[in-house]
Amino acid sequence: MQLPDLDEILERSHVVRLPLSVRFRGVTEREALLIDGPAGWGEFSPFLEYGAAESSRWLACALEAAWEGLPAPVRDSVPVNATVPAVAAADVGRVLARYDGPGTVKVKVAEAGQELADDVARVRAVRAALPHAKLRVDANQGWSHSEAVAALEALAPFELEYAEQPVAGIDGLARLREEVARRGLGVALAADESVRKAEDPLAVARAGAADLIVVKAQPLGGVRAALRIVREAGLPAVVSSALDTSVGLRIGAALAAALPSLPYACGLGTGSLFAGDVAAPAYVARGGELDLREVGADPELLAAHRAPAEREAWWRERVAAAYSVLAGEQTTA
Ligand SMILES: O=C(O)CCC(=O)C1=CC=C[C@@H](O)[C@@H]1C(=O)O
Ligand SMILES: [Mg+2]
Repeated sequence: MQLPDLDEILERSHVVRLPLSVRFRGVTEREALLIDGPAGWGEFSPFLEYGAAESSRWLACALEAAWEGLPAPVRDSVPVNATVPAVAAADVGRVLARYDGPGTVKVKVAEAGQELADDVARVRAVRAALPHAKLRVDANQGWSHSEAVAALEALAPFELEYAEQPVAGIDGLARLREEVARRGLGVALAADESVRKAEDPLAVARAGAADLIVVKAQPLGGVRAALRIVREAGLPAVVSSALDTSVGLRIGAALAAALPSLPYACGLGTGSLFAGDVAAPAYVARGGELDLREVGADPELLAAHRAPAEREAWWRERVAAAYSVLAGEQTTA
Protein backbone atom coordinates (compact mmCIF):
# COMPACT_ATOMS: atom_id res chain seq x y z
CA MET A 1 0.00 0.00 0.00
CA GLN A 2 1.20 3.50 -0.86
CA LEU A 3 1.84 5.37 2.41
CA PRO A 4 -0.38 8.41 2.92
CA ASP A 5 1.35 11.67 3.91
CA LEU A 6 2.29 11.88 7.57
CA ASP A 7 0.68 15.34 7.82
CA GLU A 8 -2.60 13.97 6.57
CA ILE A 9 -2.46 11.05 9.01
CA LEU A 10 -1.86 13.46 11.88
CA GLU A 11 -4.64 15.80 10.76
CA ARG A 12 -7.06 12.90 10.83
CA SER A 13 -5.87 11.59 14.25
CA HIS A 14 -7.59 11.70 17.64
CA VAL A 15 -5.94 10.56 20.87
CA VAL A 16 -8.12 9.09 23.60
CA ARG A 17 -7.66 7.70 27.09
CA LEU A 18 -10.34 5.20 28.05
CA PRO A 19 -11.12 3.88 31.54
CA LEU A 20 -11.15 0.11 32.16
CA SER A 21 -13.56 -1.41 34.65
CA VAL A 22 -10.96 -3.91 35.86
CA ARG A 23 -7.16 -3.94 35.93
CA PHE A 24 -5.76 -5.72 32.85
CA ARG A 25 -2.09 -6.14 31.93
CA GLY A 26 -1.33 -3.94 34.94
CA VAL A 27 -3.31 -0.95 33.61
CA THR A 28 -6.65 0.65 34.44
CA GLU A 29 -6.64 3.05 31.48
CA ARG A 30 -6.01 2.42 27.82
CA GLU A 31 -4.69 5.09 25.45
CA ALA A 32 -5.14 4.89 21.67
CA LEU A 33 -4.74 7.05 18.59
CA LEU A 34 -7.65 6.73 16.18
CA ILE A 35 -7.51 7.77 12.54
CA ASP A 36 -10.56 8.95 10.61
CA GLY A 37 -9.43 7.81 7.17
CA PRO A 38 -11.02 8.01 3.73
CA ALA A 39 -11.85 4.26 3.81
CA GLY A 40 -12.86 3.98 7.50
CA TRP A 41 -11.52 4.24 11.04
CA GLY A 42 -8.07 2.93 11.95
CA GLU A 43 -6.57 2.32 15.38
CA PHE A 44 -2.94 2.72 16.45
CA SER A 45 -2.53 1.53 20.03
CA PRO A 46 0.77 -0.27 20.62
CA PHE A 47 1.37 -0.79 24.33
CA LEU A 48 3.22 2.11 25.90
CA GLU A 49 6.55 0.30 26.29
CA TYR A 50 6.84 -0.69 22.60
CA GLY A 51 9.53 0.94 20.46
CA ALA A 52 9.24 2.32 16.93
CA ALA A 53 10.04 -0.88 15.02
CA GLU A 54 7.44 -2.97 16.84
CA SER A 55 4.91 -0.12 16.76
CA SER A 56 5.32 0.22 12.99
CA ARG A 57 3.36 -3.05 12.53
CA TRP A 58 0.48 -1.53 14.47
CA LEU A 59 0.60 1.60 12.32
CA ALA A 60 0.54 -0.50 9.13
CA CYS A 61 -2.70 -2.03 10.42
CA ALA A 62 -4.23 1.37 11.21
CA LEU A 63 -3.33 2.74 7.77
CA GLU A 64 -4.71 -0.34 6.02
CA ALA A 65 -8.07 0.04 7.75
CA ALA A 66 -8.21 3.81 7.25
CA TRP A 67 -6.99 4.05 3.63
CA GLU A 68 -7.54 0.65 2.07
CA GLY A 69 -10.54 -0.61 4.03
CA LEU A 70 -11.34 -4.06 5.36
CA PRO A 71 -11.45 -7.23 3.23
CA ALA A 72 -14.75 -8.87 2.32
CA PRO A 73 -16.22 -11.11 5.05
CA VAL A 74 -17.30 -14.71 4.54
CA ARG A 75 -19.60 -14.66 7.63
CA ASP A 76 -21.73 -11.92 9.18
CA SER A 77 -20.99 -12.51 12.85
CA VAL A 78 -18.16 -14.05 14.85
CA PRO A 79 -18.24 -15.95 18.17
CA VAL A 80 -16.19 -14.34 20.93
CA ASN A 81 -14.91 -15.43 24.31
CA ALA A 82 -15.15 -13.59 27.59
CA THR A 83 -11.75 -12.67 29.04
CA VAL A 84 -11.21 -12.85 32.79
CA PRO A 85 -8.10 -10.98 34.01
CA ALA A 86 -6.06 -12.35 36.90
CA VAL A 87 -8.57 -11.24 39.53
CA ALA A 88 -9.28 -12.94 42.86
CA ALA A 89 -11.71 -15.86 42.58
CA ALA A 90 -14.21 -13.83 44.61
CA ASP A 91 -14.27 -11.19 41.84
CA VAL A 92 -14.91 -13.59 38.96
CA GLY A 93 -18.69 -13.16 39.17
CA ARG A 94 -18.38 -9.37 38.90
CA VAL A 95 -16.17 -9.69 35.78
CA LEU A 96 -18.37 -12.31 34.10
CA ALA A 97 -21.42 -10.15 34.71
CA ARG A 98 -20.00 -7.71 32.15
CA TYR A 99 -20.38 -10.31 29.35
CA ASP A 100 -23.59 -11.37 27.66
CA GLY A 101 -23.92 -15.15 27.28
CA PRO A 102 -20.33 -16.20 26.54
CA GLY A 103 -19.92 -19.82 25.40
CA THR A 104 -16.14 -19.66 25.92
CA VAL A 105 -14.06 -17.98 28.64
CA LYS A 106 -10.36 -17.22 28.62
CA VAL A 107 -8.83 -16.96 32.08
CA LYS A 108 -5.55 -15.19 32.69
CA VAL A 109 -3.13 -17.19 34.82
CA ALA A 110 0.52 -17.10 35.99
CA GLU A 111 0.31 -13.46 37.07
CA ALA A 112 3.48 -12.28 38.83
CA GLY A 113 3.04 -12.36 42.59
CA GLN A 114 0.30 -15.00 42.49
CA GLU A 115 0.38 -18.76 43.14
CA LEU A 116 -0.91 -21.74 41.19
CA ALA A 117 -3.64 -22.04 43.85
CA ASP A 118 -4.92 -18.58 42.80
CA ASP A 119 -5.15 -19.72 39.19
CA VAL A 120 -6.93 -22.95 40.07
CA ALA A 121 -9.38 -21.07 42.30
CA ARG A 122 -10.09 -18.53 39.52
CA VAL A 123 -10.68 -21.24 36.90
CA ARG A 124 -12.86 -23.15 39.36
CA ALA A 125 -14.94 -20.03 40.00
CA VAL A 126 -15.48 -19.58 36.25
CA ARG A 127 -16.46 -23.24 35.87
CA ALA A 128 -18.92 -22.93 38.78
CA ALA A 129 -20.49 -19.82 37.24
CA LEU A 130 -20.66 -21.27 33.70
CA PRO A 131 -20.81 -25.07 33.89
CA HIS A 132 -21.15 -25.53 30.11
CA ALA A 133 -18.68 -22.94 28.81
CA LYS A 134 -15.44 -23.93 27.11
CA LEU A 135 -12.44 -22.77 29.15
CA ARG A 136 -8.98 -21.72 28.05
CA VAL A 137 -6.11 -20.15 29.99
CA ASP A 138 -3.44 -17.63 28.99
CA ALA A 139 -0.17 -17.58 30.97
CA ASN A 140 1.55 -14.89 28.85
CA GLN A 141 4.73 -17.02 29.06
CA GLY A 142 4.70 -16.66 32.85
CA TRP A 143 5.52 -20.27 33.70
CA SER A 144 8.80 -22.15 33.62
CA HIS A 145 8.68 -25.63 32.08
CA SER A 146 8.15 -27.39 35.41
CA GLU A 147 5.61 -24.82 36.62
CA ALA A 148 3.68 -25.27 33.38
CA VAL A 149 3.65 -29.06 33.77
CA ALA A 150 2.39 -28.75 37.37
CA ALA A 151 -0.21 -26.16 36.37
CA LEU A 152 -1.53 -28.12 33.40
CA GLU A 153 -1.81 -31.19 35.62
CA ALA A 154 -3.71 -29.21 38.24
CA LEU A 155 -5.98 -27.71 35.57
CA ALA A 156 -6.57 -30.99 33.68
CA PRO A 157 -9.93 -31.68 35.43
CA PHE A 158 -11.32 -28.50 33.81
CA GLU A 159 -10.72 -29.95 30.33
CA LEU A 160 -9.24 -26.77 28.88
CA GLU A 161 -9.69 -26.27 25.14
CA TYR A 162 -6.11 -24.96 25.13
CA ALA A 163 -3.39 -23.21 27.14
CA GLU A 164 -2.06 -20.04 25.51
CA GLN A 165 1.67 -19.34 25.62
CA PRO A 166 2.30 -21.24 28.86
CA VAL A 167 6.06 -20.79 28.57
CA ALA A 168 8.40 -18.47 26.66
CA GLY A 169 9.94 -19.22 23.29
CA ILE A 170 9.47 -21.67 20.47
CA ASP A 171 11.87 -24.22 21.98
CA GLY A 172 10.09 -23.92 25.31
CA LEU A 173 6.70 -24.56 23.69
CA ALA A 174 8.04 -27.53 21.70
CA ARG A 175 9.54 -29.11 24.82
CA LEU A 176 6.36 -28.61 26.84
CA ARG A 177 4.22 -29.98 24.01
CA GLU A 178 6.25 -33.21 24.06
CA GLU A 179 5.90 -33.47 27.83
CA VAL A 180 2.13 -32.86 27.64
CA ALA A 181 1.85 -35.71 25.12
CA ARG A 182 4.09 -38.00 27.20
CA ARG A 183 1.95 -37.44 30.30
CA GLY A 184 -1.29 -37.72 28.36
CA LEU A 185 -2.51 -34.36 29.67
CA GLY A 186 -4.64 -33.87 26.58
CA VAL A 187 -4.37 -30.08 26.44
CA ALA A 188 -3.59 -28.21 23.23
CA LEU A 189 -0.97 -25.44 23.31
CA ALA A 190 -1.48 -22.10 21.57
CA ALA A 191 1.29 -19.69 20.58
CA ASP A 192 0.65 -15.96 21.07
CA GLU A 193 3.84 -14.06 21.97
CA SER A 194 5.78 -16.61 19.86
CA VAL A 195 3.76 -15.35 16.87
CA ARG A 196 3.16 -11.64 17.49
CA LYS A 197 6.53 -10.74 19.00
CA ALA A 198 8.68 -13.11 16.96
CA GLU A 199 10.93 -11.91 14.16
CA ASP A 200 9.29 -14.56 11.98
CA PRO A 201 5.63 -15.20 12.90
CA LEU A 202 5.70 -18.50 10.98
CA ALA A 203 8.67 -20.00 12.83
CA VAL A 204 6.52 -21.54 15.56
CA ALA A 205 4.37 -23.35 12.98
CA ARG A 206 7.40 -24.54 11.04
CA ALA A 207 8.91 -25.93 14.24
CA GLY A 208 5.68 -27.80 15.06
CA ALA A 209 5.83 -26.19 18.50
CA ALA A 210 2.12 -25.39 18.92
CA ASP A 211 -1.27 -26.88 18.09
CA LEU A 212 -2.73 -23.52 17.12
CA ILE A 213 -1.76 -19.88 16.77
CA VAL A 214 -3.24 -16.67 18.13
CA VAL A 215 -3.38 -13.84 15.58
CA LYS A 216 -3.94 -10.15 16.24
CA ALA A 217 -4.35 -7.65 13.42
CA GLN A 218 -2.36 -4.76 14.91
CA PRO A 219 0.84 -6.59 16.00
CA LEU A 220 0.93 -8.55 12.74
CA GLY A 221 0.78 -5.48 10.49
CA GLY A 222 -2.87 -5.54 9.45
CA VAL A 223 -5.76 -7.77 8.48
CA ARG A 224 -4.37 -8.90 5.14
CA ALA A 225 -0.94 -9.66 6.63
CA ALA A 226 -2.59 -11.70 9.40
CA LEU A 227 -4.70 -13.61 6.84
CA ARG A 228 -1.52 -14.46 4.96
CA ILE A 229 0.20 -15.66 8.14
CA VAL A 230 -2.71 -17.97 8.98
CA ARG A 231 -2.73 -19.37 5.45
CA GLU A 232 1.01 -20.01 5.48
CA ALA A 233 1.12 -21.36 9.04
CA GLY A 234 -1.38 -24.08 8.15
CA LEU A 235 -2.56 -24.27 11.78
CA PRO A 236 -5.95 -23.44 13.28
CA ALA A 237 -6.02 -19.78 14.36
CA VAL A 238 -7.71 -17.85 17.15
CA VAL A 239 -8.28 -14.19 16.38
CA SER A 240 -7.76 -11.96 19.37
CA SER A 241 -7.59 -8.29 20.32
CA ALA A 242 -4.82 -6.23 21.80
CA LEU A 243 -7.17 -4.60 24.33
CA ASP A 244 -8.37 -2.39 21.50
CA THR A 245 -11.09 0.24 21.52
CA SER A 246 -14.29 -0.53 19.61
CA VAL A 247 -12.54 0.63 16.43
CA GLY A 248 -9.73 -1.92 16.77
CA LEU A 249 -12.17 -4.66 17.80
CA ARG A 250 -14.09 -4.10 14.57
CA ILE A 251 -10.84 -4.52 12.62
CA GLY A 252 -10.19 -7.77 14.51
CA ALA A 253 -13.73 -8.90 13.69
CA ALA A 254 -13.02 -8.23 10.01
CA LEU A 255 -10.00 -10.52 10.25
CA ALA A 256 -12.08 -13.25 11.91
CA ALA A 257 -14.88 -12.80 9.40
CA ALA A 258 -12.52 -13.15 6.43
CA LEU A 259 -10.82 -16.37 7.59
CA PRO A 260 -11.92 -19.42 5.58
CA SER A 261 -12.22 -21.43 8.79
CA LEU A 262 -12.95 -20.13 12.31
CA PRO A 263 -12.79 -23.09 14.68
CA TYR A 264 -12.41 -21.09 17.92
CA ALA A 265 -14.23 -18.21 19.60
CA CYS A 266 -12.28 -14.96 19.17
CA GLY A 267 -10.65 -12.94 21.95
CA LEU A 268 -12.57 -9.88 20.78
CA GLY A 269 -14.80 -9.53 23.82
CA THR A 270 -12.52 -7.13 25.66
CA GLY A 271 -14.79 -4.16 24.89
CA SER A 272 -16.80 -5.43 27.85
CA LEU A 273 -13.87 -4.63 30.16
CA PHE A 274 -13.96 -0.92 29.26
CA ALA A 275 -15.91 1.54 31.39
CA GLY A 276 -15.91 4.03 28.49
CA ASP A 277 -15.39 3.65 24.73
CA VAL A 278 -15.36 5.65 21.49
CA ALA A 279 -18.30 4.09 19.65
CA ALA A 280 -21.99 4.47 20.49
CA PRO A 281 -23.04 1.78 21.13
CA ALA A 282 -19.69 0.21 22.09
CA TYR A 283 -18.68 -2.83 20.03
CA VAL A 284 -19.48 -5.56 22.53
CA ALA A 285 -20.77 -9.09 22.00
CA ARG A 286 -24.40 -10.08 22.52
CA GLY A 287 -25.16 -13.73 23.18
CA GLY A 288 -21.46 -14.50 22.74
CA GLU A 289 -21.41 -13.11 19.16
CA LEU A 290 -20.17 -9.91 17.56
CA ASP A 291 -22.18 -8.74 14.54
CA LEU A 292 -20.21 -7.26 11.66
CA ARG A 293 -21.94 -3.92 11.88
CA GLU A 294 -20.32 -0.65 10.93
CA VAL A 295 -18.31 0.85 13.79
CA GLY A 296 -16.83 4.32 13.93
CA ALA A 297 -15.75 6.73 16.63
CA ASP A 298 -18.41 9.16 17.81
CA PRO A 299 -17.33 12.85 17.90
CA GLU A 300 -18.86 13.43 21.34
CA LEU A 301 -17.14 10.38 22.81
CA LEU A 302 -13.84 11.36 21.21
CA ALA A 303 -14.18 14.75 22.91
CA ALA A 304 -15.26 13.25 26.23
CA HIS A 305 -12.29 10.85 26.31
CA ARG A 306 -9.71 13.12 24.72
CA ALA A 307 -6.27 12.47 26.23
CA PRO A 308 -4.40 15.27 28.06
CA ALA A 309 -2.38 17.56 25.76
CA GLU A 310 1.02 16.12 26.71
CA ARG A 311 -0.20 12.58 25.98
CA GLU A 312 -1.61 13.69 22.66
CA ALA A 313 1.77 15.15 21.70
CA TRP A 314 3.49 11.93 22.80
CA TRP A 315 1.22 9.78 20.62
CA ARG A 316 1.67 12.03 17.61
CA GLU A 317 5.45 11.73 17.94
CA ARG A 318 5.02 7.99 18.25
CA VAL A 319 3.08 7.85 14.99
CA ALA A 320 5.85 9.85 13.32
CA ALA A 321 8.53 7.45 14.61
CA ALA A 322 6.61 4.36 13.46
CA TYR A 323 5.91 6.08 10.15
CA SER A 324 9.66 6.58 9.58
CA VAL A 325 10.14 2.83 9.95
CA LEU A 326 7.42 2.09 7.37
CA ALA A 327 8.77 4.75 4.98
CA GLY A 328 12.26 3.25 5.30
CA GLU A 329 10.89 -0.19 4.44
CA GLN A 330 9.21 1.20 1.33
CA THR A 331 12.39 2.77 0.02
CA THR A 332 14.39 -0.43 0.56
CA ALA A 333 11.66 -2.71 -0.88
O1 LIG B 1 -7.68 -13.10 23.89
C1 LIG B 1 -8.48 -12.54 24.67
O2 LIG B 1 -9.39 -13.16 25.23
C2 LIG B 1 -8.39 -11.07 24.95
C3 LIG B 1 -7.15 -10.37 24.60
C4 LIG B 1 -5.95 -10.68 25.47
O3 LIG B 1 -5.98 -11.60 26.25
C5 LIG B 1 -4.79 -9.88 25.38
C6 LIG B 1 -4.89 -8.63 24.86
C7 LIG B 1 -3.82 -7.73 24.91
C8 LIG B 1 -2.63 -8.10 25.41
C9 LIG B 1 -2.33 -9.42 25.86
O4 LIG B 1 -1.72 -9.37 27.11
C10 LIG B 1 -3.50 -10.39 25.93
C11 LIG B 1 -3.01 -11.72 25.39
O5 LIG B 1 -1.93 -12.12 25.75
O6 LIG B 1 -3.65 -12.43 24.62
MG1 LIG C 1 -2.10 -14.15 24.95
